[in-house]
Formats: sequence, C-alpha cells, structure tokens
Amino acid sequence: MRRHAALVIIARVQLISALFAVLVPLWSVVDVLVFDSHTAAWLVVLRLASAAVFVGLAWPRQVSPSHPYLQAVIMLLIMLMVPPAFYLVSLQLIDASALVNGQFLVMQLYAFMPTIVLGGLAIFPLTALEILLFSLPVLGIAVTGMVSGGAELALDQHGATLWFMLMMMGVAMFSGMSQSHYMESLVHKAMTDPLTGAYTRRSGTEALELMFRLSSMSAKPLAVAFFDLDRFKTINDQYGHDAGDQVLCALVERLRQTLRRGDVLVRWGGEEFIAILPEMPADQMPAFLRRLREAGFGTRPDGSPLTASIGVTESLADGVLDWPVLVELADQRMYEAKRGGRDRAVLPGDVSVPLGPAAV
Ligand SMILES: Nc1nc2c(ncn2[C@@H]2O[C@H](COP(=O)(O)OP(=O)(O)OP(=O)(O)O)[C@@H](O)[C@H]2O)c(=O)[nH]1
Repeated sequence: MRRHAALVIIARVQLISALFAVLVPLWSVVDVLVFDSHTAAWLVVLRLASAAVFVGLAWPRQVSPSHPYLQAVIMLLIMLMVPPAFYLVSLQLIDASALVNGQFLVMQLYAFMPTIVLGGLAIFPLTALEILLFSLPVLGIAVTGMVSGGAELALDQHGATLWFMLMMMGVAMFSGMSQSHYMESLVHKAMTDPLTGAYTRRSGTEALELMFRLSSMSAKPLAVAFFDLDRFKTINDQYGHDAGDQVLCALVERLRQTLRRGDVLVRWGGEEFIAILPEMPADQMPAFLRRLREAGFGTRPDGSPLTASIGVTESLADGVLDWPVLVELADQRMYEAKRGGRDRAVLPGDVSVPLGPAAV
C-alpha cells in the first residue's frame, strides 16, 4: 500500500514539476514589466534556478525498489520548498517599503506562495501526520517572511494569513486522508482474490519481482513453495462447486495461520497457491514442513484430510538468478511430488518428504 502511495506521489510530483518548469520562467515577463531592471534580473535568475530544480524533479527516473516511499518524500519535500524559498529570497531582493502599485500587487501574490503550497498538499495521498510534517517547514518559511526586516509577528496584520494557512492545512489533511483511504480500498480490491482473499497472481508477480530483487541485493535467500491440492476435482464432482469453494477458503485460512508475518500467499491458479517465503534458507524447510503438517490443509467434505503436493525452491540453494525460474522450478518439483504419490513435498536437492500421518 505504501509502495502504491509512493508511486502516486512520485507521479504527481513529476507532473506538477513539469508544469512549473514551464510556468515559473514564463512569469519572468511580469517581473521584467513590473520591477526595475536590477531587481527583475535577479528575479529571473531566481526563476531559472527554481525551474532547474523542477526540471530535475520532472526528469524521468526509476523508482527505488527498496525505498520508494523515502524517494517520494524527498521529491515532494524538495518540490514543496521551492515556492516558499523563492518567496523568502525575493523578499531580500525587493525593498518592501518602496513598492509602488503593480509591484505591491506582485509581491502580495508571492506572499501567497506558502499558502498555495499548503493547499496543494491536498492532491497527495498522505496521512494527517505526514501533512502536518510537510506543512511545518512551509509554515516556518511563511512566518520568517512575515518577521523579515525586523517586523514583529502581529495578530492584526498576520492573523488572517496564518488562519488561512491553517485552514488550508485542514483541507489538505481531510483530502489527503480520504484519498489514502480510497486508494487503500481500491488497491486491496485489485490485489486480492475475491473468493479466498489470497493475493492475485498479478500482485503476487509484483511481490515476487520486488522480493527477489531485495533478497538478491542483500544476498539473502528467498524461498517459494508451490502448493497444488490433491484430487481436488473429485470434490467438485461429488459435492459441487460451492463445496469446492469452501474448501479453498478454509485452506487459505489455515495457510495464513501457518505462514510467518512477512510471507506472501498467492492464488497462482484455480487450486494452485504459492507462498513466497523471504529469508527462509533450505535448512529451515523441514521446520516449515513440520508446521504445515501440524496445521494441515483442512478437510474434504467427507471429513477426510485434504492433502497437497508441494514443490519448494530456494534462490541460493538452487542457484537461481531470476524469480520466474524460481517459480518454474517449484512447479516442476510440485509435479515430481504428484508423481511420487501426492501428499508430499519435494525440496531443494530434489529431496522428497512425505507429509501425511505416515510421515510424522
Ligand atoms: N470449486 C472450485 N473449483 C475450482 C476453482 N478453480 C479451479 N477449480 C477446479 O480445480 C480442479 C483441478 O483439477 P485437476 O487440475 O484435474 O487436479 P486434481 O483433481 O486436483 O488432481 P491432481 O492435481 O492430479 O491431484 C478442476 O476441477 C477445476 O475446475 C475454484 O475457484 N473453485
């Protein structure tokens, strides 16, 4: 979920930055028309510098596989700080006491920048706390601008602006939270299988891609267990499809209780599931199988135990360099388990381990 939010934030930062990279230098025309040539020249330089930052943010880039959220936060923070920083520097360039009509109006518009930035936070899927944290430096710059040149922070002069900024923060919090919530429900719906609640093959593929890359980077093992229920068709044939569905739901419930917190359970096909098991070396697999055996896979409608054939692979022990090969090999071992008489697991090294009561 955090990864999806990070992707949305990065995409929006890039879109807005691309827009600002064009608009900010264009506004130089107004500076040249309104201010004296010396001030206008400095403002144009400032605009070009701001535009360069926006171009840098908008530039197509790869999303960090390991820290997408950190990348999103840094990019958003940089984007948010540019307009208030522009305002703060422009205050040093312009003598506020000597402003005439048009200049005064333009400076007032610049003074709105921090407020606009706070309102702009509303388009990002952020939590209330995140909006508060992003707002603090913007508020800090706005207050610094208010007290620049030795002026005092006076309620009658600045109270309305501060109040307006707080209102903007409130709106951004409400909007950010409702976006996060809506996105969460959409992502959850898209990622999980409606019958069993396990992850869909598509989201499982995404998880495999990411987890394989992370485990390769840290030289840690990533294991995959490929489950295929034994003679599941006979349940459908004898008791109907609904009974088969109930068996699948009960199976997922049990597997969930057996797997660890960081493991990911995916419905790979009809009655095929894979469990992605990060940091599970081959030597921990007997313990994993023991847990599976103890929990069982549930029962068939006639009360007899439901059994499964399992193929297990582990990236380091099997010397696998890509996740599709890891899954393919687990699939082959699952078929080997079927050929070996079902109700068993085939582990790295092609070791076949029976799972049923006879094996305990
Ligand atoms: N109830 C139900 N059945 C499903 C679902 N998805 C797939 N199936 C059934 O699962 C059965 C799989 O059967 P087979 O691939 O022949 O395998 P099997 O009967 O389990 O036999 P072995 O794998 O050889 O042990 C088929 O009858 C599918 O219709 C589902 O969502 N619900």
